[in-house]
Amino acid sequence: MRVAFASDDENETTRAVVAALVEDGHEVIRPDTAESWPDLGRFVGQAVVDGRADYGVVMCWTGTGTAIAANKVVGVRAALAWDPWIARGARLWNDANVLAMSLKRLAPDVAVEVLRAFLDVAEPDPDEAANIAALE
Ligand SMILES: O=C(CO)[C@H](O)[C@H](O)COP(=O)(O)O
Repeated sequence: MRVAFASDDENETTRAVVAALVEDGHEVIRPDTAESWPDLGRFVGQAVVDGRADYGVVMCWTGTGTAIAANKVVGVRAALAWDPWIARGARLWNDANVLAMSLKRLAPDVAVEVLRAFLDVAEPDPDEAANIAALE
């Protein structure tokens, strides 16, 4: 899949997430320049809404700022997740199209588990279709 990725800082956790995306065969779409977390969140959200990416992943210290910024793009459903169950639920019950994670609070192996749990859900639960449509 094509996954847009942006983070406003780099550490072992962000490097592990990008490495897992590449290892799993995804095309990683990244901004050309380092920007502020609001711009990075919008970049990823816009890439998803424009159809240049299938999903987005945003990271910042907390994950919250980039999630808020991505969610400002109409059509984005960004979810902040910190464990695989939350990430899977975000796809399954909310059809989230952008995953947000904290680069400060998630260990590299946990962030990769969260990422894979998110991307592993191909389709949302059809029982949630009306609720998801009501978000627009
Ligand atoms: O978590 C964040 C936003 O939610 C940022 O990563 C954190 O606030 C640091 O940002 P800056 O480097 O612009 O001070």
